[in-house]
Amino acid sequence: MSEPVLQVEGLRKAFGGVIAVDTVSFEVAAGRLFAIIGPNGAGKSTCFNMVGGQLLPDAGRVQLAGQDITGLPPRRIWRLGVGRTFQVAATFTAMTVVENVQMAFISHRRRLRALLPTARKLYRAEAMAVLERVGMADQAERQCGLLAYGDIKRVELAIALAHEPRLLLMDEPTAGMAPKERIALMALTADIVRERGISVLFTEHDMDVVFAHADTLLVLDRGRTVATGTPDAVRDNAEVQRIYLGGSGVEAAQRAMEARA
Ligand SMILES: Nc1ncnc2c1ncn2[C@@H]1O[C@H](COP(=O)(O)OP(=O)(O)OP(=O)(O)O)[C@@H](O)[C@H]1O
Repeated sequence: MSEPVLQVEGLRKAFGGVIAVDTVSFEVAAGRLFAIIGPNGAGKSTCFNMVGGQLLPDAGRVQLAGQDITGLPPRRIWRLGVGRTFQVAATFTAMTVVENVQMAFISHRRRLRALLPTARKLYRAEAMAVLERVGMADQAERQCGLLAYGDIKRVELAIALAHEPRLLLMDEPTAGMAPKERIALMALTADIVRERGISVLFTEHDMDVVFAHADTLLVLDRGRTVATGTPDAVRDNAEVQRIYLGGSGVEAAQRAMEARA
């Protein structure tokens, strides 16, 4: 088997007396979608932030394609090929859609010192190609600040792709969206990352989204690993059902599995 893109070993983080993440280990294979789920306060964001470099672990190790990135600053980790999208979409609202994506290409390819008049043309074709892929080419000349929320999320995905990541961290990518839009955005994301061989680590509260698209799940509860495995295995795990999913969650998982079959 090929080397995992992301390898997390014995990660631990406490805030005062609260152990937010308690000796958690997992691996994300190339081109796979890996979801971290769990109830509120389970430690999902803390885990995520230790992988992305926003938080320093108390113990444990994070490796990207075999390279130790534990404790590196977020910018270094980003430079090594870890992209990130956030719960609150982050675009330059005064710039157009295509300019936002061009900026991402310029920054990724280290052309920030390019003279402004030429910057307008730089990577325009590449930016348009990415916008085409996320279904936003027809809105390329609109100001980002005027877009509908679901469209901003697609621009954010285009920006993340412009950085040509090997691993994409997505923190509740569908937060704030209507259920139908959520499924569509995650289906689009899954198609694109699979065709490009990008690995995805995501956190998500919507079980329909998780069970329809994750290849592997890690279930956390109060910082501890409750279960890890395929959606089938996790759905059937008695402790997961008891601790996390509850009745309605199991039904949602069942529906999502049936829809995928
Ligand atoms: N900066 C912090 N200072 C103190 N406690 C924190 C901090 N960040 C997280 N915690 C605590 O650590 C635990 C895990 O929090 P975390 O945000 O990682 O959970 P989560 O699974 O992402 O929750 P949610 O689904 O609500 O976002 C919680 O008990 C939380 O209160």
